Amino acid sequence: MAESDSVALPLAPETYSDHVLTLGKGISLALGSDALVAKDKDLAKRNRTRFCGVAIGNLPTEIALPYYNILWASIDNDNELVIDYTTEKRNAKIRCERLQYSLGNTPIVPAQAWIETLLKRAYGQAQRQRRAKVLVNPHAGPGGAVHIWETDVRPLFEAARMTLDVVTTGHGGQGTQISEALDIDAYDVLVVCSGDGLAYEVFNGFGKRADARSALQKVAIAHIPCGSGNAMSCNLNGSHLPGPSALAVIKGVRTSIDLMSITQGSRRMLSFLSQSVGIIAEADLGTENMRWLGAARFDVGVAQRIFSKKVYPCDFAIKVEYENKSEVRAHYKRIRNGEQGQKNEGGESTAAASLLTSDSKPEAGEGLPPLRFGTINDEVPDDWETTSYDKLGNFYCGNMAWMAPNANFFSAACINDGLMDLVTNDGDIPVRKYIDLMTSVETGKFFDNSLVSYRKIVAYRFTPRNQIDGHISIDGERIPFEPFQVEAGWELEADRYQRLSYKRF
Ligand SMILES: Nc1ncnc2c1ncn2[C@@H]1O[C@H](COP(=O)(O)OP(=O)(O)OP(=O)(O)O)[C@@H](O)[C@H]1O
Repeated sequence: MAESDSVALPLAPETYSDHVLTLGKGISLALGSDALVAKDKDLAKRNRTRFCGVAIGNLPTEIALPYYNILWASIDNDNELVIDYTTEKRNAKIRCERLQYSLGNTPIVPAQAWIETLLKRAYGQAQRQRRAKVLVNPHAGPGGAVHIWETDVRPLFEAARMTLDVVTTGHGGQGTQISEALDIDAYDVLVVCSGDGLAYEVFNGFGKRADARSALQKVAIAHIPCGSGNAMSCNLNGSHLPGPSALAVIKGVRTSIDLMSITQGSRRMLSFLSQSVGIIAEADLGTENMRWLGAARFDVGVAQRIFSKKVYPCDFAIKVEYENKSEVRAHYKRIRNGEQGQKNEGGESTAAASLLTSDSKPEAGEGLPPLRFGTINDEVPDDWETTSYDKLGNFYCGNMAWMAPNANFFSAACINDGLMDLVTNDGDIPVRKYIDLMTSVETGKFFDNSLVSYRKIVAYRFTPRNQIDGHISIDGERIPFEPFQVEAGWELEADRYQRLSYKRF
């Protein structure tokens, strides 16, 4: 039996059941397996399939509203049942709609029980009515973030009865300041309406706090895509579009992700997405003057570097976990299938947990955990593999699969397996092959390309050589062109709302 077991039902069974609310005038609302089924001729008529404005097909008697699209339901002061839900319009725009019915003689108690059942199905494990701090960067991407927030996102959040505290950022660095000082008991989620750069600021703001670990575990960080690449949203919302992403943030279930720890000079930073040196870093950071092109600036930047055959001499040292593609593929499949053996009882990857000593495990509530491999200023550990490259073309390390909607660079990435995926390729590849290599990112064949080296690693140190200046990108943000060291921070987890998981192999 369903949730209304304990509720006295004064009406005849045909008027009210656990799953059907009968509202008079031939209208009834039934809780189906995946959707709310509304038997309402007028509503069905309004939602009839149309072609060039002309209604086609038989006149339906009912319509189904998927639970995922139901935002809220309640009884208002006029004894009306109100159900807010979303529909998808052209161009993947998501818009709010409302059903409104007088309850008439339907008693309030069973109607409320029915609403509770509806909301349980609509939200599942997702938290309802989240309290959100929202940061909107008016200069993100091509510059439409404020409009996106007001028209595509805010109406959905309000219809889901979220509590909103909105700040339009006025300068760079404000994301860090706000998250560093945030009252973490007052919010469930911090929503970033920007590109990935503002999310990077927010992670690092949390990382600076004395209670960094609590902050990162307590307040989820969510992304509404308003930049050019929007990798975070592609990976965690399953969309690079604002409307579907807003719905994913409302309906998503909290998911832990690994954060990577970086040291450079005397600084320690957090990275949630990727680090790159070479063609990808330059295609991103070296094309700021082409911002007006939107996401196309990356493609232009890559093409420019392929034709100039640019190489990036460097040394790097790596602590490798899985050396070749077949090992990587096997690991990915094990994680995907949820096989035991990869994760220990605490849900930690055994690869990462083996690096942990009980002395180094921090208590929840502390600041960032200590680094396991020291900093860039320490000796490279003996068991790291060291390599010198004269003609490196691309050094790209990541923790999530998609770096942009059309760029699945890290096909084997698992967001909380305690490992980082490292992709490298030479820079002196013939132009034709290099173009094929880069376009294979879009067709999903990048991983299998023989020119690509793909490893899963625990930590690395990167040292540029014979170059006066260049680009190093951390989550799309520039850091000085100096040696840096990174370790997979399996202990550093931030909660996000994730809707989809991808099958990549
Ligand atoms: N009002 C503002 N004026 C200037 N810079 C800002 C402002 N608000 C935020 N920023 C800065 O803008 C930078 C860019 O942010 P973000 O990456 O989120 O957008 P984007 O660069 O447009 O996106 P993408 O990297 O996808 O192109 C961040 O580093 C942030 O500090």
